[in-house]
Amino acid sequence: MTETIPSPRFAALIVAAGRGVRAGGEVPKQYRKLAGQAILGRTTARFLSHPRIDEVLVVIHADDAALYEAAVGGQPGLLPFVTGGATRQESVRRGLEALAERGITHVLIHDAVRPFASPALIDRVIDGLAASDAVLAASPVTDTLKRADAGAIVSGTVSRDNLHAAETPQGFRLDAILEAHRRAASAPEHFTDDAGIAEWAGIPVRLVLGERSNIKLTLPEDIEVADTRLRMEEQLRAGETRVGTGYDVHSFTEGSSVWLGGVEIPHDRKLSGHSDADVALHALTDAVLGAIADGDIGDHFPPSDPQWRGASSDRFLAFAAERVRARGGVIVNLDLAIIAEEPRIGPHRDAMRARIAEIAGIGAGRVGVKATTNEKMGFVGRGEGIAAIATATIRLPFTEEDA
Ligand SMILES: Nc1ccn([C@@H]2O[C@H](COP(=O)(O)OP(=O)(O)OP(=O)(O)O)[C@@H](O)[C@H]2O)c(=O)n1
Ligand SMILES: C[C@](O)(CO)[C@H](O)COP(=O)(O)O
Repeated sequence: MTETIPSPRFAALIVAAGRGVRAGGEVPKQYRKLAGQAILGRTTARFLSHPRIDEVLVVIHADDAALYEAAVGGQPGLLPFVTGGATRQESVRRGLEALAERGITHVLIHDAVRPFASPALIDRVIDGLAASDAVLAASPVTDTLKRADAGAIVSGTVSRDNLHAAETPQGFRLDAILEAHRRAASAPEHFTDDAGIAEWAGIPVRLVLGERSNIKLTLPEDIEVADTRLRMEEQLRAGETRVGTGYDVHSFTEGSSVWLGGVEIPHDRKLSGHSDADVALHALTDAVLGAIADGDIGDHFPPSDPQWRGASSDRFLAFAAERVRARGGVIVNLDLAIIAEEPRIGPHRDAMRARIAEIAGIGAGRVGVKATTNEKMGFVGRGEGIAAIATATIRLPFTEEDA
């Protein structure tokens, strides 16, 4: 009769029964929050959401039931918790015993206080189990290692050749590691990780590449750095604020009106230059394009192209605003300063704000228009032309391309 091989079923066993003495704090470190979410909750979420993990079991300290509920209460799919022991080794063994009758073939043992293990790392450990009964995620040691005596005097340099820093998850065939743990429980040795128990039991342990970011949060500064890292990542995911500036100037020529901010203002001259020479809309267009690092008005609408001769500048600003929307962004505000001795801008300011808002597709409350003279100085002061300076603030989703 042929033996039927059970299809693999993977459990994650997350040990969270430690006291976190080295990290200090009012509650054990696995219940402290990183960017608003408990470390343990972050870790369980990683395994619960992994498509190849069938069951997730957490081992906690007998005093921590309320903390545990607060940390993972909203996460469905966890097995009922198991209480741990005085050492990590004992906590793991109790967890393994609880998994023994659940039809699990393989277990990934993981520290609750390693909340950054990536899905790819979990995959590497699971893949390694196809060829081995024990798989250890580890990173090659990159620092020079020193041995020192109690008085902090270095007594030697330790070669780092072939040295690897052990991480978790560590993956095992469940029956093999359970058996090894049961035997190790009565051995005089104390083991700080489960690969160590496998080695002691004669089970060959295969290395897979760990992740340097998969840090074990051990000391207070580890928790601070992790908190800052997650807060920054969350801010980036929520989007980032960009600012762009634009400047333009056009000279006067013969005519009877000027276009400024999309509004036609009667005047005894007109502005000459690209399109209808609306310096205000040109500066605003460059500000918006600048905020998304998308070139300038001349790149998209070359002045040498006859189709833009005399064209209304509305389309340039509308185009830039559309480029922002196409990237999932929004224009937060536009601010414009017109520098002109004449015509007077004040009477047209509200019309300009309304028109610019309409073209950009934002509320008029997000558009500022100001005007100043140049105090009779320079080309603007001599009445030879009009200049405009604009600023655009934009909110843009973060993309890896922008990193
Ligand atoms: N009796 C223990 C001791 C440790 N752990 C767990 O093992 C992991 C790694 O241990 P470590 O970083 O040493 O945690 P603590 O033992 O809590 O820390 P400390 O030694 O500073 O008290 C942690 O998720 C911890 O909760 C456990 O389940 N049971
Ligand atoms: C299992 C472990 O995370 C491997 O690096 C580590 O040994 C556990 O922490 P401890 O400080 O050694 O208990």
